[in-house]
Amino acid sequence: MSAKVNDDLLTERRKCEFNVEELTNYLDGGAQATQNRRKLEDKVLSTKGLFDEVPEEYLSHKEKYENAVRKAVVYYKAMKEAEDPNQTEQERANATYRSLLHAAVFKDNSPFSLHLAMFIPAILGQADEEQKKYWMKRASKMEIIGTYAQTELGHGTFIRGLETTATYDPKTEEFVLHSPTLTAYKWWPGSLAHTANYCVVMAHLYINGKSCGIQPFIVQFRDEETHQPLPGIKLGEIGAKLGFNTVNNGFLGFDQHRIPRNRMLMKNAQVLKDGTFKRSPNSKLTYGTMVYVRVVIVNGMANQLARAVTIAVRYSAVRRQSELKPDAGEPQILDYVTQQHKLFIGIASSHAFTLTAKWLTRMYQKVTADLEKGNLDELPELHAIACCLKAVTTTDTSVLVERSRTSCGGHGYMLSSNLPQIYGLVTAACTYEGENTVLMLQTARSLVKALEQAQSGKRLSPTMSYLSEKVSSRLKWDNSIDGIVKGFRRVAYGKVESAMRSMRKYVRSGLGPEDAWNMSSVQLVAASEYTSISEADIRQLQDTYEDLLGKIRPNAVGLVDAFDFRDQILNSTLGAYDGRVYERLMEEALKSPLNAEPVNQSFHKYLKPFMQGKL
Ligand SMILES: CCCCC/C=C\C/C=C\C/C=C\C/C=C\C/C=C\C=C\C(=O)SCCNC(=O)CCNC(=O)[C@H](O)C(C)(C)COP(=O)(O)OP(=O)(O)OC[C@H]1O[C@@H](n2cnc3c(N)ncnc32)[C@H](O)[C@@H]1OP(=O)(O)O
Ligand SMILES: Cc1cc2nc3c(=O)[nH]c(=O)nc-3n(C[C@H](O)[C@H](O)[C@H](O)COP(=O)(O)OP(=O)(O)OC[C@H]3O[C@@H](n4cnc5c(N)ncnc54)[C@H](O)[C@@H]3O)c2cc1C
Repeated sequence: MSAKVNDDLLTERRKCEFNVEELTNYLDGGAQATQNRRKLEDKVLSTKGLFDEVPEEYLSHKEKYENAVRKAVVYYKAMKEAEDPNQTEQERANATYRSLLHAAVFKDNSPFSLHLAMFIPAILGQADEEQKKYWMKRASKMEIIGTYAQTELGHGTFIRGLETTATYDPKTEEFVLHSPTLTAYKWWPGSLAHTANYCVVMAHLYINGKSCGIQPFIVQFRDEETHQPLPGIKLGEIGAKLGFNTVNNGFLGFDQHRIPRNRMLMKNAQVLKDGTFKRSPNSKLTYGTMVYVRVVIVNGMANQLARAVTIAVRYSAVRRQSELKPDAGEPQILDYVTQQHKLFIGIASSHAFTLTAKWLTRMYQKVTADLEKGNLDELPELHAIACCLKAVTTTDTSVLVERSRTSCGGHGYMLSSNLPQIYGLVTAACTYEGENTVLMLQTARSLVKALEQAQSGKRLSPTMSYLSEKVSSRLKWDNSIDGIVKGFRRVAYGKVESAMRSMRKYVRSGLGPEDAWNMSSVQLVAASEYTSISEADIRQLQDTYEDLLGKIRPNAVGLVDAFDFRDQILNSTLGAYDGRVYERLMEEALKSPLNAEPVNQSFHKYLKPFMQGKL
C-alpha cells in the first residue's frame, strides 16, 4: 500500500492550472522521449545492488570509494543491458539528456565519470582515424578505464605553462614523459588515483630541443592485469574534498617514462618517425575536449538546478511555519513572497539553461562539422560563447542551489536532504573545465575585438551583433519582452564600450596593453556577464515581477513535478513526491550508526571519568 501523500501537496496538485505531463514531454523532446527515459530509468533502477544499505555519509573515506566502485560496475552493466538496440543514437541521447540516473546511485559522483565525460571525448576529438578505431573499441567496451590528465600541482589555468615534458627520441621512435619538478605532477584528474589505468596526458612536446607546444598523449600508467603502477610512474589520491569524494581524484608523476610514437594523439598535429613535426592548423584545436565539456556542463547545470528546486519547492509546500495573519494558523512557507522570490527564479533559470544548452549543443555540432571540413571560421566564437555560458550557468546554479538549501531552514542543512551534496557537485563546476573568471576574460577578449571590428564598419556574427547596433541612449523602455531584451542589449553594449574606453585611458596614461587589460579586467568580466537597467524602470519591472510571482504560486509544485525526477534520483528526505518529510527525516536519522545503542562507549571511556574529575 503506497504511503499517504501529504495533504498540502495534494491540494497543490489539484490547484495546478496546466497539464504537467505536457510540460514533461516538452522538456524531454516529446512524449516518446519521456516514455524512453522512464523505461530506461525503470530498467536500470530495478537492478539489485545499486543502492546503499548504510547511507554513504556514514562510511569512511576509503569505504565510500570502494562502495562507489562496486556500484559503478553494477550501474555500468545495468546501463548497457538497458540500452534498446532498436533505438537510434539520437533517441538514446534524448533518453539520457535529461536523465540524472547516475544521481540515484552516486550522491557524490562515480569513479567512472572521467572515462565517459572526458577520456572518450578526448579520443574522439584528438585521435586520428586509426587511433580512434583502436582506442574507441577498447574504451567503449570498458576493457580500459581512462581519465583526462591536464592540470598539474603548479598549473591549472595556464595550459601553456604546463611543465610535464614529452621528448621525442627518433632513435627508438618513442616519447619520454617526465615530471621535472613536484609542481609538474598531474594533480586533480578524476579516477586517476586507483580506478583508471590509462589517461590522455597533456604535455609539452620537445623535438631536438625545440618546443612544439602542448600535445595530447594516450598513456597507460597501470598494468592491465595486476593494476600495479608501471615503472617510472608515481600515483596517489589527492585527499578529501568539499565534494566529488568518490571520483577518486589523483596525482601522477612521470620519471623518464617511455611510450611509443603512436601514443601521441595525432588528429591535429603529427610527429613523423624521423622527428619531423607537422603543426596543427590551429594550436587551440588541442583544447577541443574542454570546449566540448563546457557545452555539456550547461545542460548538466540545468538538470542539477531542477533537482534542487524540486526538493525546495515541495518542502516549501509541506512546511508550515510562523504566522502571516493573527489566528489564521501557520501558513505554508511557500506563501511567503520572499520564499517565492528565492525559489521561482531557480525554476525559470533551469528552463532557461535547458533551452540554452540545446542551442549551444547545436552550435557546437555545426562548428565541429565545419572543423572536419577544415573550416575553422566559427571556432573563436564557439570558444567565446562556451566560456561565457559555462561560467554564467555554473555561477548562477551554485548561487541558486545554495539559496534552495538555505530556504529549507535546518533540514536543508541535513545531508539526508541531499541539497549540500548537490551544492558540492555544482560549485565544483565553477572551477573545473576552466575557472570562471578566466573563462569570462576569454569572452571579454572576443567582445573587445568584436567592438573594434564594429567601430571599423565590419559585419559581426549574430551573437555579437548587438555591438554594432547604434541604439540611442534615450531608448524608451517598455516592459514587453522585446523592450526588456532591447534594454539588455543596450546596456551590454555600454559595458563593453566602457571597458574599452577604460583600457584606452590606461594606455594613454603610459601603461602597456597587458597592464591596461589587467587594470580594466573587473569591467571586462562585467561586460561578459553583467547587465543592469536604469533606475526609473526598476520600479515598473519590480511591479511586473511581483505580479508574476503571484501568478506562478499556484503552479509551483506542478512546475517542479514536471521535471519528473523520481524519488531515487532526488535522493532527498525533503523532496519526495509524497511529501512525508518528517517520517523520512526520522527514518534516515535512525540509520546513523550512533543510534545503534542508547549509551555510546565514549561515556564510560571519557565522559564519566571526566565529569567525576578523574581525567
Ligand atoms: C564528472 C561528472 C560530474 C557531474 C557533476 C554534476 C553536474 C555537473 C554537470 C555536468 C558535468 C559534465 C561533465 C563534467 C566533466 C568533467 C568534470 C570533471 C573534471 C574536470 C576536468 C578539468 O577540469 S580538465 C582541465 C580544464 N582546464 C581548463 O579549462 C584550463 C583553462 N585554460 C585555458 O583554456 C587556456 O589556458 C586559456 C584559454 C585560458 C588561455 O590559453 P592560451 O593558450 O594561453 O591562449 P591565449 O590566452 O594566449 O590566447 C587566447 C586565444 O586563443 C583562443 N582560444 C583559447 N582557447 C581556445 C579554445 N579552447 N578553442 C579555440 N580558441 C581558443 C582565444 O579565442 C584567443 O584567440 P585570439 O588570440 O584570436 O583572441
Ligand atoms: C572537482 C574538480 C575536478 C577536477 N577534475 C580534473 C580532471 O579530471 N582533469 C584535470 O586535468 N583537471 C581537473 N580539475 C582541475 C581544474 O581544471 C583546475 O582546478 C582549474 O583549471 C583551475 O586551475 P587551478 O586550480 O590550478 O587554479 P589556478 O589556475 O591557479 O587559478 C587560481 C585562481 O587564480 C585566478 N586566476 C588564475 N589565472 C587568472 C587569469 N588569467 N586572470 C584572472 N585571474 C586568474 C583565479 O581567481 C583562479 O581561481 C578539477 C578540479 C576540480 C575542483
